[in-house]
Amino acid sequence: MAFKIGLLGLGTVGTGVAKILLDPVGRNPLIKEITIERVGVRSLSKTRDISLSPDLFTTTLEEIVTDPDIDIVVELLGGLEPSRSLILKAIENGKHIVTANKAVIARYGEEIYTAANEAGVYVLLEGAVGGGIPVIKPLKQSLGANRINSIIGIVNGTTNYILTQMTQEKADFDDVLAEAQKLGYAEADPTADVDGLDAADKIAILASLGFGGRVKREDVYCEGIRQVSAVDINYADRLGFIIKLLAIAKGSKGDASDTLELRVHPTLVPKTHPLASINGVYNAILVEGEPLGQVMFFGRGAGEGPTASAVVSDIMNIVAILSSGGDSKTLEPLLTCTHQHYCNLTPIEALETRFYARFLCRDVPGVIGHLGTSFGKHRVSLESVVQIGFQDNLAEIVVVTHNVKEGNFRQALSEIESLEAIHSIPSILRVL
Ligand SMILES: NC(=O)C1=CN([C@@H]2O[C@H](COP(=O)(O)OP(=O)(O)OC[C@H]3O[C@@H](n4cnc5c(N)ncnc54)[C@H](OP(=O)(O)O)[C@@H]3O)[C@@H](O)[C@H]2O)C=CC1
Ligand SMILES: N[C@@H](CC=O)C(=O)O
Ligand code: NA
Repeated sequence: MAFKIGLLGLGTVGTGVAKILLDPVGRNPLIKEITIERVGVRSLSKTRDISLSPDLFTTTLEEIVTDPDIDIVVELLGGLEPSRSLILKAIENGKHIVTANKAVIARYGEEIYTAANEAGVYVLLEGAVGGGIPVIKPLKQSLGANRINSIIGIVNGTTNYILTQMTQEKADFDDVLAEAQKLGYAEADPTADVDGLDAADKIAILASLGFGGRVKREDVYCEGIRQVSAVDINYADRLGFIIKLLAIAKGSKGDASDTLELRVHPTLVPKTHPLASINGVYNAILVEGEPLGQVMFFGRGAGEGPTASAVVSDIMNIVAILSSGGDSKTLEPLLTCTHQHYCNLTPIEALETRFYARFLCRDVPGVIGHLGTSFGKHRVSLESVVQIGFQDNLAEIVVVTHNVKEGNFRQALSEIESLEAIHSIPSILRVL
């Protein structure tokens, strides 16, 4: 029996999906049962990297989501609209949904899952986080017995690629970003990658799965990588760290009944940490749960083939259920989302972490003493203080703190900023 899909979008990921479906030999036999019924795109005249009958194409995407012949709508457009409306319309028309759109799910998950549960259809999204890495399904199913303590991930391929090239090849930020765009890793608007928004969407989704509650996307604390400079990468290296954009979800008591830390920011990761060696477009998600302990998911986090691998596996999942007669509107609980409450998030000022800060100081006697006094006054204890270089006649002092409350650290910094000996504080980064 053939199952018909309507493909919304034939860009990087859509093309990858179509390539797998048109080349089923040697793959799971279910793939032969999936046919592409319609393809929705913006331009009918664009040259494409795949040969599909022109009859399949339309620019009226509404036709696809209401087509009675279509079983599964695969949304690979990106962006919030028209993706959200089309997903909802498809659900209203009884279609199952497969999407890789983390932006839509992180913001409209409640609306979409409520509609899907009422309509008795699945909304699967393995491609949305970690590209080809299986992480959504493991969190929903294989790790279900665990009380999750933390999820820490490198979940944006573009920024990991940029940071890796800046670290290993001393490459220029803009050049590497252009390369990541050419390779199909970056979002249509790469601001979402560079400013950490894409990683924030992804950690909101992972946290919701791991900690069993909804997350308000706008509450996820988020800093991108624009402020990471070659100077900091170099200092981090000398101090035994690699700078990575981390997405962090931590339960303060290991369950959602208490507050949850949820944040994305560039982080100095000790070179010995498992996430320190994840380079290029690779992503990794380190989950710690009780009783399992640590488990790390690793693989290609973006790009045509890896993401299509995850999307097609979701399509197959639905096809497998439908072909075994499971179309009775009773959804498999481990494949759906039925969260009702929202997790409480810890405000960033209450966060406890280590910090790295770089100060440019006028070379007057006693600067380090002044820094120490101000930090001490605000109960910030220092792990190391180094003065290595000079920049334009200003001494460069780098400080790494012990674990401190972010609020205390910020208070100390605002006092330090007003010291006459301090010219500026070009960088402040958190340390894992
Ligand atoms: N690229 C990646 O590595 C990954 C992407 N994702 C997610 O997958 C989704 C797709 O990404 P990607 O394939 O890179 O995106 P692309 O920009 O490469 O492709 C988008 C596709 O959607 C079509 N499209 C976009 N807007 C409209 C519209 N308003 N009406 C009709 N067609 C439209 C475009 O048509 P046309 O071809 O005519 O321009 C194009 O075919 C996004 O949600 C992204 O976040 C997830 C993981 C990895
Ligand atoms: N732009 C994203 C694509 C995958 O989600 C990334 O770079 O990771
Ligand atoms: Na994935």
